[in-house]
Amino acid sequence: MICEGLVKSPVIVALDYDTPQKALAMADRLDPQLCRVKVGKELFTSAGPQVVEKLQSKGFDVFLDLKFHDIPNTTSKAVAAAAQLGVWMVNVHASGGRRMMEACRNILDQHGSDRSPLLIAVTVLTSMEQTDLEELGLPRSDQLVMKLASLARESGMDGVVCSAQESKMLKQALGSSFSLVTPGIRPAEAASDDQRRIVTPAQAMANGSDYLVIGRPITQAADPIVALQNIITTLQS
Ligand SMILES: O=c1ccn([C@@H]2O[C@H](COP(=O)(O)O)[C@@H](O)[C@H]2O)c(=O)[nH]1
Repeated sequence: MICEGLVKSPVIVALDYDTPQKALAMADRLDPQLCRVKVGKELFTSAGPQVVEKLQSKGFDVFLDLKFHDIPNTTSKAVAAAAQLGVWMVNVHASGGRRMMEACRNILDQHGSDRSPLLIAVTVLTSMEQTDLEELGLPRSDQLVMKLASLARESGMDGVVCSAQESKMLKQALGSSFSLVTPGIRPAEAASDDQRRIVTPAQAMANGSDYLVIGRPITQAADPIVALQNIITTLQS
């Protein structure tokens, strides 16, 4: 357990592991009062909903990061299934469009309770840079992120996934209650790996991010708990 006595940090630790045993072993070293956890495609595909339930039974808020992207009927039913699982946050791709996002909002509102998950839309993956977007015939990342985030807000999303490079722009344009969930977080000395639009933890918070999604800089560190503790410390100064 780390940093006793502190309020929960904005850090969401990405449990990108190939077995539930590895993910749960890491979770046992983390304090659910201080961080949340994220279950993504690798872990969910290998371990299924049971790993989400086990993490929840250990007291963790779980962000189910499956980035649903399909026709409105299919996507909204997947979101409803995630809500049934009791996750804290779930996401879809904003590029699925207004009708898809509205269907997701509606299904949560129809069957909703106080425990409805936060419904978040992915704008432009943090691994993408200008050349990737050009190759797809898409506009500059800041323009595309702004367009997708505005559409997401109009469609009833609670917030977006974006790079913290875009947080200041989005907070100013879309308001403080629209949540900004930012992966691509890298402490100054860390490798960028496959991420491209990266920001340090402290700068991300200064830019207006609400949540920092951090995987490898913590999970692949020599001592993951010290790495997390160091990140939280930089957020307090
Ligand atoms: O645009 C996005 C959306 C999601 N992710 C996810 O966040 C983590 C980041 O892990 P790192 O090891 O810190 O790079 C990972 O699970 C991605 O699937 C993202 O990186 N960018």
